[in-house]
Amino acid sequence: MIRAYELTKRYGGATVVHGLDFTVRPGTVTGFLGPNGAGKSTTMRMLLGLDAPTSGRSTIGGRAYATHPAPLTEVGALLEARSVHPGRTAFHHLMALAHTHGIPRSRVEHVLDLAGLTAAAHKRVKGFSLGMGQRLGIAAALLGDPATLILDEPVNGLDPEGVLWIRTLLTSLAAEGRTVLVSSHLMSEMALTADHLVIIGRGRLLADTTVAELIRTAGGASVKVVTPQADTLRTLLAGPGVRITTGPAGELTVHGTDAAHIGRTAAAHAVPLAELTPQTVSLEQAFMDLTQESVEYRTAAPLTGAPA
Ligand SMILES: Nc1ncnc2c1ncn2[C@@H]1O[C@H](COP(=O)(O)OP(=O)(O)OP(=O)(O)O)[C@@H](O)[C@H]1O
Repeated sequence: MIRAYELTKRYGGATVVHGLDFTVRPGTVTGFLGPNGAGKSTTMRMLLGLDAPTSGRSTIGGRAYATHPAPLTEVGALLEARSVHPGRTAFHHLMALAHTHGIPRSRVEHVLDLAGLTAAAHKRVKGFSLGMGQRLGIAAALLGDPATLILDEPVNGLDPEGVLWIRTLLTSLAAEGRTVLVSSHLMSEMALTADHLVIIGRGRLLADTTVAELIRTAGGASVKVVTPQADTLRTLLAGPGVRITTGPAGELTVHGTDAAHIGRTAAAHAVPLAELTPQTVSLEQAFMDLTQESVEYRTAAPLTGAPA
């Protein structure tokens, strides 16, 4: 379990992490989400004892990271900056790490295999692509078979096969009961990988929730119905908990019931349907709504209309 207690980091006059309080539980993948510059890397660095908080504290497995006697076997971490000697091979890089913790060569070979790097194990790291570097970083994080993993943007630079690999890997590591915290600025990626989300913007906690709950609070699922008898269907569907909005050309958006019920009701009363489409709110939209006040680097709105 990872706990952050009122974590705060100030650089000069700027507070980049602001009283962050959250818990990351074992057995699920927790996505740490926020726009560029939100403070994700800074928070992760504080969790790992690489940056000292201005105030607040954090624990991993009940104690501060720095007090773990053999940190590699407790916490595996991948941070954005690469810290591999470019002249070393992948194998030698991992062996050097393994030596510091008495980890056997067989484990090095195992993690190289897990990361799909066996064929490249004896190539120098300076010749690695961004994706191969990420794979090596993940192999290093897994080296000590840790109970907790903290990975900063692990899909960065990975090709589609690599993205799928990391998703499957993280899910299976969590299923083994490990605590997995993984950062991203992409909601679409996290929606596929994480069960739980800790969302921050400008260093502040915006949401600590599940993917399913985020969909619900963002407006929940609805059903789009198109019928030439919109008024009739509207009356037939009205009931407790059902909310219906009317659009143009016989379009209804129905909240609070499902497509099967609407279809049955329409059929029972011979109301013809031109369309019956279940809709889920776009998580991307929910994320943008949540973080719109806290986006650090905003793209200018597209120009519309004819040039002056
Ligand atoms: N060493 C530092 N000195 C001064 N400011 C810093 C330092 N490190 C980070 N910052 C600032 O803190 C803020 C948060 O940065 P951080 O890298 O933690 O964000 P992030 O959420 O990881 O962003 P990204 O998704 O772009 O990686 C940024 O405004 C950044 O400029």
